[in-house]
Amino acid sequence: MVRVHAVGLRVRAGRRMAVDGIDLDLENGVHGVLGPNGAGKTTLMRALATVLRPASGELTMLGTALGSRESLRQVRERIGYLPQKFGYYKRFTVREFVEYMAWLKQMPGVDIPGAVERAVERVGLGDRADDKLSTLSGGMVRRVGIAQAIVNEPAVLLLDEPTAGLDPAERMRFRALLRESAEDTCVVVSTHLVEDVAAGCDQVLLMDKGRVLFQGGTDELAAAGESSEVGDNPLERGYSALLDRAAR
Ligand SMILES: Nc1ncnc2c1ncn2[C@@H]1O[C@H](COP(=O)(O)OP(=O)(O)OP(=O)(O)O)[C@@H](O)[C@H]1O
Repeated sequence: MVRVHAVGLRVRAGRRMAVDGIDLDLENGVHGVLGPNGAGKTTLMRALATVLRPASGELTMLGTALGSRESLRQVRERIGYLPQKFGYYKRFTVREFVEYMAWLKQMPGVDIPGAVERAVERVGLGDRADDKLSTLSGGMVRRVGIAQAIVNEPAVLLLDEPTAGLDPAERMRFRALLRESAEDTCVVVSTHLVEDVAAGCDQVLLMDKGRVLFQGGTDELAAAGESSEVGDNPLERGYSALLDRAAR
């Protein structure tokens, strides 16, 4: 089932057309959005999260074409989003913050306490649920961000640079969580770390200058490289080769 469908999608960031003509068909699974700084990853994620309205093109999420206020409301209830810069109230406890976000997503009140408990457990913060956010490490706050994104068991989960600030053990736990979620969720993860893609993603979307340079499996990305390319492993060499070819 196609969860995210885009044709000729163009999205502005300020004056620049940061996403400049992208076609997408994403099903359940983990999709890594990879690309150098400024490629347009965050702008694409913001458009999928319905934060930015496309300048032109078609965008359908969960079978609903985005446009009317009603369509946005319907879709927002079924997506989870961790922005790159995620704002929070330091005085909230972990539980209060995730509850508040569940409420903003218009979850039914009776479902909220159980859903919050599950989300906080899944990110490994069960024993910190009553601690204030101001007392947590940066990596733990990132995990709270992931908890708020998954609390409504979204059908599309959008995570912008979710592994920034996570230590190696946290990264491994996070990848396991993605794998678990991917069975019945379309997970889109933006990163500039090729290793995140290698370890956790089924499909890769390589972006540069607002366009998609490559879309396919991690093995196909690896196959695009040659031994003369820059990179420590086949995936990095594939990544460099595709960016080099596009620059020529
Ligand atoms: N608010 C803005 N005003 C003007 N230009 C912007 C704005 N936001 C982004 N841009 C520009 O749009 C382009 C794409 O930015 P975007 O943040 O989507 O890229 P990115 O791939 O997420 O980069 P990074 O890996 O550095 O986060 C960049 O050239 C950036 O400078």
